[in-house]
Amino acid sequence: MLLAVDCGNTNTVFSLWDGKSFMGMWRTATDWKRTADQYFVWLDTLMKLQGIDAKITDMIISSTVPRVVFNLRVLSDRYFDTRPLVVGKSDCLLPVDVRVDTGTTVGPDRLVNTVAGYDKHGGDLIIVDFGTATTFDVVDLDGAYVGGVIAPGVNLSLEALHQAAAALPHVDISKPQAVVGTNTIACMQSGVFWGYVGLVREICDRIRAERGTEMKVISTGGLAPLFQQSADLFDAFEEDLTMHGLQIIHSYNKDVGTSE
Ligand SMILES: Nc1ncnc2c1ncn2[C@@H]1O[C@H](COP(=O)(O)OP(=O)(O)O)[C@@H](O)[C@H]1O
Ligand SMILES: CC(C)(COP(=O)(O)O)[C@@H](O)C(=O)NCCC(=O)O
Ligand SMILES: [K+]
Repeated sequence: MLLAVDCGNTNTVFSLWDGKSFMGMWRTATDWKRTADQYFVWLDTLMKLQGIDAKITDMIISSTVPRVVFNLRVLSDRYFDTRPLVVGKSDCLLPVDVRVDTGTTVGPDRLVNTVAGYDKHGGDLIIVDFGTATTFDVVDLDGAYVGGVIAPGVNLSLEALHQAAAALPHVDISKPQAVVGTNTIACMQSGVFWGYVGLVREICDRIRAERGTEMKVISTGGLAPLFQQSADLFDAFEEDLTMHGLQIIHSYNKDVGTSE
């Protein structure tokens, strides 16, 4: 079985692939100090609670937080006796091209989203990931990652208002009833929610115009459901896009390995 790990700046998600489907998804706050032993005890408990008798033989990791990878590698080595594939490292091959400026790196989550999006929807895609940051990944007709956009995340924007202005409270995002807020919280939610709707629409329109072609827009990430219900921004919502991409990349590397 494959253990797939998607580590974002806020949450780290683990999932188990049995060769046919994912058998559960477990989420923990990202913390680079968490040790391999802590991961294992936590994961083992959750899997047992679900009655899963896991025989983990393989592991793949995508991490936007480089520091976290060390302890995840120890987990893989110590408890599963396997060397993990780490997306973004040179020994982890991708089934798609990456066409960006030479010498630059791309967030591994964006590469994984690209692979998964292309597999599910074909080329000419914009993938919008509402994570800690809100990223737009542009996928070419042949599935290549050709760049994108990075905007501040939804919660980050609300948090920035709270941090910088003495009279603005901590607020959780939700879709406001009206655009004109009649209290501070409603005003802040309106600014961020409707501001984001505008941001997504404008950026997608400009990407289409710049590329001169129609493009399907796919949403994913922790806060995507909030925007999915609200506007005609997206052609599809994919809850588990990153996990799907990790599984494809793992299987691609296995196939290449055995054909050599
Ligand atoms: N179900 C949810 N409801 C509300 N907020 C959520 C939910 N899931 C995630 N979030 C928030 O959405 C943001 C992005 O989440 P996530 O996609 O897990 O981020 P990342 O991949 O960057 O770690 C975080 O600020 C997180 O607190
Ligand atoms: C843009 C990101 C911070 C998004 O990460 P996330 O919100 O999923 O934690 C991450 O993809 C990253 O660190 N990227 C490196 C720069 C780049 O992709 O060009
Ligand atoms: K992410």
